[in-house]
Amino acid sequence: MKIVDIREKTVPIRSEIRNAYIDFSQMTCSVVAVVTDVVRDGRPVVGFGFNSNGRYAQGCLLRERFIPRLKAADPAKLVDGANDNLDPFAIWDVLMSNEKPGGHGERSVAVGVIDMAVWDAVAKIAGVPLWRLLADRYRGGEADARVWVYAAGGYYYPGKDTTALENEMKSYLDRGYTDVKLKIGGGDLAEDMRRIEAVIRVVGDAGHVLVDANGRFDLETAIAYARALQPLGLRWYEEPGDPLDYALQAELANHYAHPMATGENLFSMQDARNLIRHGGMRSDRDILQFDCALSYGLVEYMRTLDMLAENGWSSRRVVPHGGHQMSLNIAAGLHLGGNESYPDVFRPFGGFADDIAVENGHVGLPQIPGVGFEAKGELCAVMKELL
Ligand SMILES: O=C([O-])CC(=O)C(=O)O
Ligand SMILES: [Mg+2]
Repeated sequence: MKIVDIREKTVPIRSEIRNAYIDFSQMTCSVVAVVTDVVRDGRPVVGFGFNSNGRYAQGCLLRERFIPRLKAADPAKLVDGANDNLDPFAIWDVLMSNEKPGGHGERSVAVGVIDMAVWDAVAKIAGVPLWRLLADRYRGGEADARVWVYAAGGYYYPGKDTTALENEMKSYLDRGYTDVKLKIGGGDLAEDMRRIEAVIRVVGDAGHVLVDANGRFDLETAIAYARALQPLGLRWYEEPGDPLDYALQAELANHYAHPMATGENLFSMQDARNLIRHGGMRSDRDILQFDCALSYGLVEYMRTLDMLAENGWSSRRVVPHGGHQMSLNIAAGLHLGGNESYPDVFRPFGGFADDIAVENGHVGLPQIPGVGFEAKGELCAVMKELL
């Protein structure tokens, strides 16, 4: 068995939304197809992958470095003999050959896109959903039947007032979500408190409301927000400061007793380990949001999960960023704590299979082989353009 072609393209996922740090008016995404010579149901197996929002498409790195490297590799070295399938770990080693450690930059995104496509192909070749394959191979066969998901939105948008924010949050509750996230840090503290309080009134319980500052605050501002948020008892306070400012994160733990979340902009096991070593994150309440589609893929994610276990962290404290089906599979198959969901933004890459409804804040998993892209029509149409 071998990979016979790898194709990529850049597609827009732009919109007028804004968080505290960036707007998404120019946002793009790489989509990759890994074509194999394995035939299932009369057709060659093709694995698909894409990157998460927040980092731009990686066409240049894919075309110049990573795809040629994989195409040049001896096909026999990319096969997992024991499982009669492609070997994502061997493929990862080829992708990362002649790459120095550190400085993870954007290459982790390019590798993550290919890794997603490889795992999709592996599960399709095995004829099972990816969550099932992961549970069988790595968790003694036990998968979660349902995964907690929360609705991420509450972006700043031109002309959007509090009523529009309230209506947005109501619509998430109407669609079965129990927990909702809104952006903060794009205005001042007083304005954000009004927005947060409006959302709490809609949801009825601050324990189901999450806020995300997207790394905007310096320590003084992060503490000022912490003091104002503390009496509310929110579900979590996300990415208060720069993602690499571990000292800020650690100091903030002295000022905020409720859960904090961060990690979506840490792109390697080593960066995640630095957060655990130096960021003061509390394993009894805080949440880690590493996103495989930005951080070298699932092969690296498993190293991160192993690192967390060695440091006494339960995988249930991991709730990935990105709202995509790959992380949903990982959540169910490797026993994470849940997954983000973007009901209205980043389409068609955000969101789950078409026929899977959110019920009481949880979703089930698609039963088709692979990640489940073929069960999501709008996304599948974009992917099939590569063929
Ligand atoms: O607005 C963004 O960049 C996305 C984000 O932080 C999240 O989903 O948590
Ligand atoms: Mg975030």
